[in-house]
Amino acid sequence: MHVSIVGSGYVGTTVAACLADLGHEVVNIEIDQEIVDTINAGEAPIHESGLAERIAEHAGTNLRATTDYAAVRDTDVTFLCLPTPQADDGSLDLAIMRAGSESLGRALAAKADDHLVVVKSTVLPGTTEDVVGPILEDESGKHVGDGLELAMNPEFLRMGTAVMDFLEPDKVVVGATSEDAATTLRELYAPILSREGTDLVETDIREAELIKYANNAFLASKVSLVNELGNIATEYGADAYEVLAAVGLDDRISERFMRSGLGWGGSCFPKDVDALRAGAREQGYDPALLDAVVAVNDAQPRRLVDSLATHVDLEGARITVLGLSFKPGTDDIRKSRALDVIEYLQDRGATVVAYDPVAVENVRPMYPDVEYADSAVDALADADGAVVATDWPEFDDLAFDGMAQRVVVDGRRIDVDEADLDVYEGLTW
Ligand SMILES: NC(=O)c1ccc[n+]([C@@H]2O[C@H](COP(=O)([O-])OP(=O)(O)OC[C@H]3O[C@@H](n4cnc5c(N)ncnc54)[C@H](O)[C@@H]3O)[C@@H](O)[C@H]2O)c1
Ligand SMILES: O=c1ccn([C@@H]2O[C@H](COP(=O)(O)OP(=O)(O)O[C@H]3O[C@H](CO)[C@@H](O)[C@H](O)[C@H]3O)[C@@H](O)[C@H]2O)c(=O)[nH]1
Repeated sequence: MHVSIVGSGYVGTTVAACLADLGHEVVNIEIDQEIVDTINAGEAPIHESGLAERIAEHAGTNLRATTDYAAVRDTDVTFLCLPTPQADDGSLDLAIMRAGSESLGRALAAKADDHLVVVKSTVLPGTTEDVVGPILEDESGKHVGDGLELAMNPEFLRMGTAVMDFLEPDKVVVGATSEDAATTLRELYAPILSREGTDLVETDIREAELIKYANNAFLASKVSLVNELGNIATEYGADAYEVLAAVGLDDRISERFMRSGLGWGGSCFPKDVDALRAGAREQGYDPALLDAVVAVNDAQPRRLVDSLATHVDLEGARITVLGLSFKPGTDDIRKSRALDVIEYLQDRGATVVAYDPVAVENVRPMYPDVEYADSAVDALADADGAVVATDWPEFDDLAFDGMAQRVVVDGRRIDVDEADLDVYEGLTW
C-alpha cells in the first residue's frame, strides 16, 4: 500500500520505518528540513532501538521524506502523527493538528481518487470528526463518505521500545467512519494482526480516541496508587515492593507497572492525564480521582528531597543526582521527575552534581548551574549525599566509597549493597 505519514517525530518516524519494513511504500511529510534530510540520508532522527537499521535498509527504496504535502497525492492513506501538546491551562492544544489538517486538505484538493485520513495523534473524543474532518472537507472540497474517509488509530508504543511495541502490540485499535476505511487498515496491518497475541479492536471513532486516554490514565493511576501504598508502607516500616509483588500475583491486578518511587513523567502521561481532566471538566464532570492521581505524583520528588534532608543539612551541601531522563533507555527529559528533584535541592541551598548516561546535553541548557559529571562514580566523588532519580541498569551495584558522606535516598530501587553505605533509604520501601 502507498502510505503518507504527516509528522516525523517519535511516532511518525517509527510508524514510517516499521510500515516500510512490512513492505509498504512510505513517505514522511515533515516541516523540519533537518529531519527530512536525515531520513533521506538513511539515518534515524531519533534514538530508538531497531530504528536506525530499518531506516538504513528502506531509505531510498520504499521510504523517503519530504517537506512537500503534494506527496500525499501519490498515496492511498495518510496518518497524522502530529504533536498534541498541552495549553498553559493543561487542556489539549489542537493548533498544530489544525495547521497540519489544513495543509493536508489543500494537497488533497488536487487528488482525483478517494483518500483515507487516519488520526494517530492522541486526541480527545470528537477531535477527529468535529475538528480534523471539517478542516479537511473545507480545504479539499471532498466530503467524508464521498471521496474522503476518516479513521482514528491510537498508538500505544513506549519510548525506548517503540519499534517492537509497534510491530508486536497487544492490540490494534481502529475507529472508522466506514467499512472501507476499516478494511484498508486491516490490510495495512495484516502482518501485525496475523501474529498471536495481537487483538484487533474495531470501534467508532469516539471510542478509539477515548481508549488511548483511558489506557494512559489507567497506567498513570496504577503508578500513583502503588506510590501511595508505598508511602503508607514506609510509615509502617514495611517494604512496598514485597507487598506489591504479592498483590500482583492476583491476575486481576497484574505484576506489571508496580514499581513505586519517584513517580511518572515523560511526554505522554502528564499531558494526557491533564488533557483528560480538562476535557472532563469541560463536559461538566469533576474528575476527582484523576486530580488525586496527579497530586500523589507531584508530591513524590519533594518527599525524596525531604527524606534526604533528614540525614544531610542541604544548605551548602554537595548532592549527587543519579539519572536525568524520565525513564531508562531514552534521553527524553520531558516532565522528568529528576528535574523537580534538582529544583527542590537548589531551593534548599544544595550544590547539585548530576550524571546521566545519555540525557545530560538535554538538561544542561535548562540548568546551567548544575555540575555535570562524566560518570556516576565521578558524580559521587566528595558528595555529602545522593539521590537516585532514574533506574538506569548501570546504577546497579555502584561503588559509593568516593562520597564524603555515604548517604543515599533511592527513588527507583536500584540494586545497592547497603553494607557500603552509612544511610540507605528507599522512598517507598
Ligand atoms: N512519543 C510517544 O511515545 C507517543 C506514543 C503514543 C502516542 N503519542 C502521540 O503521538 C503524537 C505525536 O507524538 P510524537 O512524540 O511523535 O511528537 P514529536 O513532537 O516527537 O513529533 C512531531 C513531529 O511533527 C512535526 N510537525 C509539526 N508540525 C508539522 C506540520 N504542520 N506538518 C508536518 N510536520 C509537522 C514536528 O516537526 C515533529 O518532528 C502526539 O499526539 C502524542 O501524544 C506519542
Ligand atoms: O512501574 C512503573 C512503570 C512506569 N513508571 C514511570 O512511568 C513513566 C512512563 O513510563 P512508560 O509507560 O514506560 O513510558 P512512556 O514511553 O511514557 O509510555 C507511555 O506513554 C505512551 C505515550 O502515550 C504510551 O503510548 C505508552 O503505552 C505508555 O506506557 C516513567 O516516568 C516511568 O519511570 C513508574 O514509575 N513505575
